[in-house]
Amino acid sequence: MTTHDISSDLSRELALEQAHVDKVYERLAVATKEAQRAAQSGASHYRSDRGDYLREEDMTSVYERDVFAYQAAKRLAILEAEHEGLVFGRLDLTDGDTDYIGRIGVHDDDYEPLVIDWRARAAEPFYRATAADPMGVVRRRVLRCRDDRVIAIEDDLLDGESAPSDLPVIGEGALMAALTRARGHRMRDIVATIQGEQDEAIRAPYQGVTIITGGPGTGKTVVALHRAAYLLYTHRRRFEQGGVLVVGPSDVFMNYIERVLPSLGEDSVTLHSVGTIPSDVLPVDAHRTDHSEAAVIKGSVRMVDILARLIQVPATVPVVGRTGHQPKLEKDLLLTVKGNALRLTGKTLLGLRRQTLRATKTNHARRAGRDLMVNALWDLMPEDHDVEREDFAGLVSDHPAFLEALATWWPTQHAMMELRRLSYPEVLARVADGILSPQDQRTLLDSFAELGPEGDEDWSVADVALLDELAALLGTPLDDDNTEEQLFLTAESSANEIVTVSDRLARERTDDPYADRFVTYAHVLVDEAQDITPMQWRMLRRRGAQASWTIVGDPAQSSWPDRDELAQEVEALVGLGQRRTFRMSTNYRSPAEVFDLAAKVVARDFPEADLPHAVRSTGIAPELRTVHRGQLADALQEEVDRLADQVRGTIGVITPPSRQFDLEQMLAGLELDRSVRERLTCVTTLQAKGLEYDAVVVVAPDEIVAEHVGGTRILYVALTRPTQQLVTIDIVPNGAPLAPGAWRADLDEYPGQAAGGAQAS
Ligand SMILES: Nc1ncnc2c1ncn2[C@@H]1O[C@H](COP(=O)(O)OP(=O)(O)OP(=O)(O)O)[C@@H](O)[C@H]1O
Repeated sequence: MTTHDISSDLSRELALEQAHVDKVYERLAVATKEAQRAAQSGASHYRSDRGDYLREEDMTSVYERDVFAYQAAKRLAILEAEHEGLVFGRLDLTDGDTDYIGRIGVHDDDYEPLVIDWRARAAEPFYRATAADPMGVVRRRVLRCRDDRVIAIEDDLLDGESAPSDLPVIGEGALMAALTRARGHRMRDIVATIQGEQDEAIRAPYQGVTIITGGPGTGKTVVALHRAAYLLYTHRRRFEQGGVLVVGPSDVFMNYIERVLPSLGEDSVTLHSVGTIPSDVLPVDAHRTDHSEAAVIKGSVRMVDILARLIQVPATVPVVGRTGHQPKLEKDLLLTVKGNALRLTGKTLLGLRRQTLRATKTNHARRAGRDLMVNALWDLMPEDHDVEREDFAGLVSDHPAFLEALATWWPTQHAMMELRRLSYPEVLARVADGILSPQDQRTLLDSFAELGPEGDEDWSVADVALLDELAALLGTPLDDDNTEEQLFLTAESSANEIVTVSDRLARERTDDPYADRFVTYAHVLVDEAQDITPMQWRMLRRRGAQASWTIVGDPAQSSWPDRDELAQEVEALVGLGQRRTFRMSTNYRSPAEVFDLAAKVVARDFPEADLPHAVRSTGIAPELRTVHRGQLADALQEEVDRLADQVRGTIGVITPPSRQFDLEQMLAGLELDRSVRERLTCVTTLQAKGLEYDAVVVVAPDEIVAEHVGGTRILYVALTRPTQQLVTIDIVPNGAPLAPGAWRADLDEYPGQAAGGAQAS
């Protein structure tokens, strides 16, 4: 075929596809108008006479309004969302039919599909068909659009035998085109190029636990997000009402992924970084990370016993440890009832408290404790008294001494105040005795020293799982003024708010003051699950007691040393329920040259690492530099200048935590154009988890290994972030010989994969 033939083929095909896309947008404009009309009439259908808040009696009317306006509003939101590439695929079938695939389904006036939603069963062959099993597809076509213009076409011929002889086949593959595109600061959806093994995980049944594993860059995150969109499409009632929670490691990560679901037309999913999960029961929102030794201790399941001991005795009462320490008992309760002097000793009161706590959560024990105290005092009355039993409770329970004893022995305990008590060496020593070594206790105390002033604590991400555990152990305070739920409505109720109200009413409202307030979800999707500590798993399970789960992770990228404890937690979660595992085998992110180096590094210390096959090769080997300390700024200037020229997208500088501040200063001092600065980010490896940059500079790899208990596995995370180019910079003291870092020792002896995308051995 001549050049002319190819280009005329292409322009003819582009024009053909453009005609169909135009038809879709016309139909969409009509549908948007219809939805606008329906949403407006829905909103006027119900108006609250209260305007500011909503209580139970309003629920029915709100529900009606919801039902009426919800569908229209939702549809409108979907239609109005920016849908770059609304139509992205076309299937030419053996029977001569043609199907178009897109982000949402669109019908014409006769209800004939103009576009099939990518999640519909009819769209499955678009992702699953191969030359070996064409599933009735002759040609698969991917359309690339900018706004509403078709700008490129990529074809795969799947069934040459059934294809008409004049069927044009254009382009060299949509996947490669997508993978080589420059990366921005937000993750993009992959709806046009989902691969077969990914599609299987996306469309797996919702029940039980679905585990998605695989090495770095295999699409685990993006696949899991498409799965969330698929579940909402296929079981909308169940999951929109029940809620879907997506959990990731950090805020940076949540910002990175936040556009994916809306671009797929889904905005009813709750996204939380792991430090913000307990915001449903506690006013906490943690972003600070502890040093990794402290985080490991705080994440360990050993903390459960420590916290249980901690709350056994309120702050005003000496802590009873297992050391045989004799508690100094609070003073006796002395009061006079109708001339009869009654005395309950501190020892008796302690006994009553223990008896109550055996059956009741601490914050719910007060009522039972009060009754026991009244009974005990009644038993002390002399035989010849003239007080009726039913009057007795009234006589004692308003007595100041009785009220003081009640407040002393049954104070309302708050999770935050309780955890703060652990920062006192004498308290920690008593409750952690026999559970944590003295060294571990010192590590914990050091980390609590960073909490800041009492009452205004800067809780860490690891702390919030402890706070959540305490909230569960203590129970909701009964005297809390907030026991009655009030849901605030803004005067101008927007479409989104309508959904929120019904969701919140359904999921949060409770009439039982004893019930826990944890917001629960019907599906919980946990990303970077290898880093979820046992304590964090417990926190998550409180949100998903009845949920189905998608768990995504790669043990080779774990931040923790004790992976057995972690495995046990996941086992506990799965229990006897259904479980299915999908392994992603292809690395779509890093070129083979970069991944080869990273794979060797991890295989040396962690031979069982699951090494994927890198699908791309750039021909550019990583640059491994060694510089004297005093030359670091110059080296960074050189590398950032060079990389900014060679890649079009983002540049990430990955630093050990101890250097982050200095390095940020150093980068701020570089001479860079504003446009380059906007592409440049400086992050620690933990912050870079799950993220990617076109070019990556890893600073001081040996220090990254040394500063994390995950060691080499954390360096592996850093080395696998680039989509194009990798530079490492080892730093040696000024004047010392320029020897490469220890992390580079013996790499030749370890398996990686040959540059060019060969399968890892
Ligand atoms: N089928 C696909 N088509 C286009 N791009 C893809 C495809 N699958 C994955 N990618 C891209 O590969 C990159 C890596 O994906 P993702 O971040 O989901 O991998 P991951 O397995 O979660 O990685 P890590 O374990 O390192 O966090 C992303 O840029 C993603 O968009």
